[in-house]
Amino acid sequence: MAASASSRIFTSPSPKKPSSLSWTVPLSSGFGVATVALPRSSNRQPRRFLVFAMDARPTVLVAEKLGEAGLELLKDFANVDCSYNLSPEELCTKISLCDAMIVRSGTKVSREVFESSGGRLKVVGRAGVGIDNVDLAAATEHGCLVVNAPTANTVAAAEHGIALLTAMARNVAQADASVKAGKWQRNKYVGVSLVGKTLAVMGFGKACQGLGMHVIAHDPYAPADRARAIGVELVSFDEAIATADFISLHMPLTPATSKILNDENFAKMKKGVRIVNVARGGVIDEEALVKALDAGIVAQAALDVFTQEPPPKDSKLVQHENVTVTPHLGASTMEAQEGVAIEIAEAVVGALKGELAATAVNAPMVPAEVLAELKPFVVLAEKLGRLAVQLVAGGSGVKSIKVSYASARAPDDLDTRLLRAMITKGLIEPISNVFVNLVNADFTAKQRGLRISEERIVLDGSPESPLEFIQVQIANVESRFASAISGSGEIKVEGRVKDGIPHLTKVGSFEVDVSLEGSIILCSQVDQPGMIGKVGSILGEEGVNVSFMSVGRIAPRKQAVMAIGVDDQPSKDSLKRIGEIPAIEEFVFLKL
Ligand SMILES: NC(=O)c1ccc[n+]([C@@H]2O[C@H](COP(=O)([O-])OP(=O)(O)OC[C@H]3O[C@@H](n4cnc5c(N)ncnc54)[C@H](O)[C@@H]3O)[C@@H](O)[C@H]2O)c1
Ligand SMILES: O=C(O)[C@H](O)COP(=O)(O)O
Repeated sequence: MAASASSRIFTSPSPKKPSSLSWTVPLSSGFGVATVALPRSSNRQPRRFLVFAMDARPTVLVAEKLGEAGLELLKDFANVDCSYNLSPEELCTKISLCDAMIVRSGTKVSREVFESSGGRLKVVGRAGVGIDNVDLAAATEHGCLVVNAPTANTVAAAEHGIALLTAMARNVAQADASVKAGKWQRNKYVGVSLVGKTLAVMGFGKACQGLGMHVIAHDPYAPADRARAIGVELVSFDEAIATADFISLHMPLTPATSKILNDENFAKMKKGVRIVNVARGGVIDEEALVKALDAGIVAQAALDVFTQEPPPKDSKLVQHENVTVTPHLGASTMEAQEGVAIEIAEAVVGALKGELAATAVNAPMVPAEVLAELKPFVVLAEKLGRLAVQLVAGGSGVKSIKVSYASARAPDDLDTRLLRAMITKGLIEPISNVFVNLVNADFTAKQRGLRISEERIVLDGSPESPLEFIQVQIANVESRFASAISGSGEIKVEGRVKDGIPHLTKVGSFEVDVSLEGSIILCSQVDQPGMIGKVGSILGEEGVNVSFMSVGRIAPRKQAVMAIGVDDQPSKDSLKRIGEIPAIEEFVFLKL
């Protein structure tokens, strides 16, 4: 048996309970679950039930124009509120009534929007590629999934880039305006040819297409073999800007690409370079571009995107005679808009149903086949987390948790992010009023100062099942049930999946076997006859159904732990009577 360990340090958002009906996605079993939040003053636990059991439909705010086919898909599942051109204040007011929102690039989904949602907003869908208008950190902190539509407008954007490139080279827009103004200036609008020129594509993603030119590309993250396969040479940033006759920008706006074309970099370019930007305005320092145009370093620019959209009317850049502009039209073809509408509607509806999104931007993407296999272990993981934390004595601050996954699979063959998120959910939800899901699990753990380390226990044997067992250990705490402390001093629970059903198989050093359904009573006593009967008859008198019973002992007539699964919660009186059975040294009732 070999083991390797890695630890991640995590820390809590100020707990916020939704003030009304809210959706929690994605959840343990992959089902969508609705969480009915009680008023803040209530001490009762929120109740959860399957989406499909609900008569209330979720509400989706469509904040920018979306293709009809996408709207139809949404309407089959949700109440759809199409409200365009909302002011930031109007958006913040409306959002508390919405479970999901769909935007394009024209809506800022700021931290205030997530804060104003009161926890109800669970999915933001971006009907397009760029998610720079969505505050991803705030979305994650509020447990809100962000999905985009990364493929459907790619061709449209590439086509627009080519349109701008050729139109710029041949002064189409300027010449058009001149003819319409009654002039005939054939000498003024002599263009440049593209043939034989070098085009530098900055950002070798989906939008990059060749034009029969000598194409070089710069992309720090693109695989060189993919570029080579289509005859494109990947070069450094400096080489790209220094050798290009045309530079076409296709990278996302990130802290690293913000104003990447600036005074310093314009100075490195070939005099007379021409620039096309269908990516994001913010990747160019627009003041520097005006200077470079005036100085003749940049002969022409064709811009579809701007730092501020729409740009100010008196923008020197827009008004520059060597600049061709379009109003962010890259994705605006009939076909692309129908495509993104369907892509984003499917992603948003899927996320509201609790399916894991293939285009999630701020949560792990788990392929459907992996999810199907892991499903019972996902339930096991959450329940082990719930059990472990309820075994901690009040006043012991939980800080350090070790999770061990025992599997015969190769370490790379088991993605534990989903399991870790569900253990975190199980650990945190019983002791707080924070709702934890796959999106915010790591963040929430980090905020609460939980250190969760993960360890793989590599087993010999058949790797048919993804996991043999999961162990959760909490170190440096006292337990309400001393027998749950293992030989090495941690609270320890271990579970396995049997016939698709999660079972608790170890508590401290004691082997037990009880299915993790309903609730559990753990009793510790010196092994002796009649104990199961005594506890069983107290529960039976009250009509509490016992689903499972199991005794784990060190040796006959020595210390033992009895685990009893019950379908319903016994009354306080019954629990008191169990505690009064003379042979029982300690007992604990644990809710699953
Ligand atoms: N004008 C429009 O209407 C329109 C339409 C679609 C896409 N876009 C924008 O175009 C851009 C590209 O879209 P895409 O679909 O090709 O995205 P993509 O994610 O497929 O490609 C982006 C590429 O940029 C690369 N990149 C990241 N940082 C870089 C850096 N510092 N230097 C160079 N390359 C870097 C990435 O590795 C990736 O390969 C995005 O900004 C997107 O928002 C605009
Ligand atoms: O990133 C994108 O997908 C494009 O910029 C398109 O933006 P739009 O949906 O606002 O046209």
